[in-house]
Amino acid sequence: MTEATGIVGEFFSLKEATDAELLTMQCGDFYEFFGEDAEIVSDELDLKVSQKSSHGSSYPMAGVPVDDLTPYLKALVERGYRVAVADQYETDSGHAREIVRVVTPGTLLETSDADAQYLAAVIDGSSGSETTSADGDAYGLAFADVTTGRFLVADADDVDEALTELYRFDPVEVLPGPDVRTDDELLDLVRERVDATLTLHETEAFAPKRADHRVREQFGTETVERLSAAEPAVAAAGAILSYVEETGAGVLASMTRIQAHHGNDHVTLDATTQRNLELTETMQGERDGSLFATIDHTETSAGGRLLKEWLQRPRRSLETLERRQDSVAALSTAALARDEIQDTLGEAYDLARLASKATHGSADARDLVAVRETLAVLPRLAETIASNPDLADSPLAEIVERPNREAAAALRETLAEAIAEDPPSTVTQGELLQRGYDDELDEVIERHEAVKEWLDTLAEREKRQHDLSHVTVDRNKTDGYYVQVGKSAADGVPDHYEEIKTLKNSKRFTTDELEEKEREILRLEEQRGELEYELFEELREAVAGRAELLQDVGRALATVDALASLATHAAENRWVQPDLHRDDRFEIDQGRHPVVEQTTEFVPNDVRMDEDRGFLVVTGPNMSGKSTYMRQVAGIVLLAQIGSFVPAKEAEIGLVDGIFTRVGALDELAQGRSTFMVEMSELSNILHAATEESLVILDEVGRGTATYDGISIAWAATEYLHNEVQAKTLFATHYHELTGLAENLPRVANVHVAADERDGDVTFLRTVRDGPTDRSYGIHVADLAGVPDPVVDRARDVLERLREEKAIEAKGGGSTEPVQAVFDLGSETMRTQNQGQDGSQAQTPATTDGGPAGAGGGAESGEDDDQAIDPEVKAVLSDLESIDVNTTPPIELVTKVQELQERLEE
Ligand SMILES: Nc1ncnc2c1ncn2[C@@H]1O[C@H](COP(=O)(O)OP(=O)(O)OP(=O)(O)O)[C@@H](O)[C@H]1O
Repeated sequence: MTEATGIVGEFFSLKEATDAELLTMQCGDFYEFFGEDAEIVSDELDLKVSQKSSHGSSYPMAGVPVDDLTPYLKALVERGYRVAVADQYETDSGHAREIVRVVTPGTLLETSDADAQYLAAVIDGSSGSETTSADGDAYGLAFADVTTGRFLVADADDVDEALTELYRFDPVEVLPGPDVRTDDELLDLVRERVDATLTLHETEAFAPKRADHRVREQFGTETVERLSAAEPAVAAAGAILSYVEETGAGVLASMTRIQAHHGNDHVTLDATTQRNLELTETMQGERDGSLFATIDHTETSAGGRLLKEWLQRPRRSLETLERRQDSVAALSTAALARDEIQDTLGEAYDLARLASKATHGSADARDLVAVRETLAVLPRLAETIASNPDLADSPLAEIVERPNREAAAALRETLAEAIAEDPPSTVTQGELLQRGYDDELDEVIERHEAVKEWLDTLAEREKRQHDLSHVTVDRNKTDGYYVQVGKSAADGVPDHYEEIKTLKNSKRFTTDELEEKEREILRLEEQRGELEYELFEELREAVAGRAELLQDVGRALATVDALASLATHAAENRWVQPDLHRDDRFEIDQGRHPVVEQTTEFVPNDVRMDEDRGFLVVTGPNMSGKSTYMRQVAGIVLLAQIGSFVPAKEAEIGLVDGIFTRVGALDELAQGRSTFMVEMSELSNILHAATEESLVILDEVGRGTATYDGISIAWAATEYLHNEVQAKTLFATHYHELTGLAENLPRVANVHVAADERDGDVTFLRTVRDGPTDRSYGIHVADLAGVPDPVVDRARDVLERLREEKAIEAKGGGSTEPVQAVFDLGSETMRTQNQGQDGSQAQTPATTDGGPAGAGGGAESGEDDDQAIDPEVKAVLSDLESIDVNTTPPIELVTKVQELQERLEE
């Protein structure tokens, strides 16, 4: 790349050896970037670029002081760069450098962000490669958070499930396996759904045997066997371990435990639903206003992380949920004890993160003080819990007893004896450790303190002995230790004073004895610094060796914190403990929306769903509160399935295995998919993935296309959900025609959000009542929104006429006569009307539940018509006739109808 020699040459040859986008190389007290790297860094971080000449050429150079590297690295990594760091070391002939670390988004340790920071690997084991698993799990995933040592593996049956897991863990960096790498469609989806850097790690690291070996080496053979994770997931875990090792993050030792994340223990929440329910951020991408921000009252960042994890991974196990509920119930009544617990938790630091720092060797003495103080929190919590009868009887007691309390106390004791009360953040200059911790150190400290004492009292002694005034003793870099005497007294100094400097008002002297003491104190300072550092490192290693214990204690504290947070929210907002069961029943009395109730005078509403009433068609005017009502149901069920109390007067919740939602898509247009296409692919996902035990929320399905198609799709989807999937469903719609379904489908019931209309004024009551409504008040909303009066008035006229005709407009084809499709509510059939110029009408019956209902009339509409029909149109009609509506899946049906329509238009 260049003929540069010396430092610049060394830089470029290291750069060639790494696949990181940027390299920084230590040169003495600075880390330098050269060439293009210097320019990139200067653009990104506003660093000054200078020129470095080498071999007759000059190269851009930008640098940061060694001690300031961390924030720059962090900033670069957050902008998506992978940065190699080359450290300098001494050789016989001078200095050399080698790459010690590649800092990447997923291996950045220096994060101050409280959120989890997952590195993920995903493997497609279904494509007949070596990683194909025997039991058919198609995708394997692994997730590791190097900042806390958390490590999970997950199996996924198909690509959607794999994407759902990725979205759920929201990794910052993803390592796609060999087959995933060549799957452009999947990579695009990953890019679209997950805001992560994609890194191509060496293919061999994903090889099943090698990966399996690595995982066993790290976590032990028994653990791996107990995991019962499929091969692709283990391979993904192995790839992560290899990557963390290769990037030199040095935290492998903090990864002490591997856990299987079983999708079937968890409620399925696909990526769309997690977004639609605004779990951790609103549709606009803001944290405030999300469900998490609303219910989060945690004191510690680890507690916050855990609560968020609960929300993203609700559970299905009744036992787990009831245990959490019991703790929340106890904590919500024991208000004083809860306050005390939260105050105590306020003193805790992030133990899992501290453990990772210790393993990596980057923890300083203050970090070890934080470990000590946090370890002290556990017994205090245990005491508060034990002394309150309600809490003592709850599962909380077991949570705080679970970690090895003795080992924790012993480690705390060691740290208390070792680390100074208020140590500095630098670890090489002494004053880190307490007296009495180490005999040799005590001796050095004693000698050091003695010389310090001699120096501190020297000025007084000199004053007295030589009768001098204005004497001070000090040190600086150039003069070392000196005695400074005011000018007026400077002539009277004794002979053995040797002048070293004259200042404006004083003179500086030294003496043989002072020089001797100076040498001594420098020697002792160095000795003390080195000895303390050595002892400190031993201590840090001892802490690193107890990473698993620290993670256990950290987990216990986080769990208590998350439970106390749920209790606080429940107590402050009058939430109640839902009665959980495995039946097919929701019975919510005066439910409220958990987020909207915070900012609105909320009108509570009931929800009743059971075996005979599993599908609610929700109608009501625009703006009346249909979406809010349905999201409220989803929110309450979700909260119930994290073990939380819920916003209601009383609630019975039958556990669900998944929550699926389809609501208006706002943000996908930019990605080149039409709104309707997105709507249909979401619907398709739901129809495939939901089960009898799922909760499905559909908001306005079919709205993104022509009315006629829209109703047909909504109708067919309802039938399919009702008959085949049998999921508990809430379906909000403005197609009032759908309310007719209740008469034919036994589990469908109509509810509507009521509005009151008096003298043209509409009042939204926000009350949900049984039965359908047939009014939209859309024009009223248009009026409210400021649409000009002539438009609003004309719209009213048009509506009036449409109502009279009970007609729904449908598109006619090309040169043929305009066609109207009429939905006859009375007979529940669709009829098409061909309007001749003379106004005569040819009517064709077409059933809604099967027979052809296409535009343009049927083939049997009479000879005359037959002759008039264009052969192309005829072909379309015959294709239409050949479709078997009863056996064709809904989405295919829609696609076919669309295709036929397009052909007609042509
Ligand atoms: N039960 C309630 N109590 C108080 N305010 C409510 C209630 N339900 C809904 N709202 C408020 O009413 C407004 C409209 O609600 P929402 O968006 O749910 O209506 P919608 O019927 O789905 O409307 P559209 O059909 O136009 O999509 C929102 O601002 C919401 O906060």
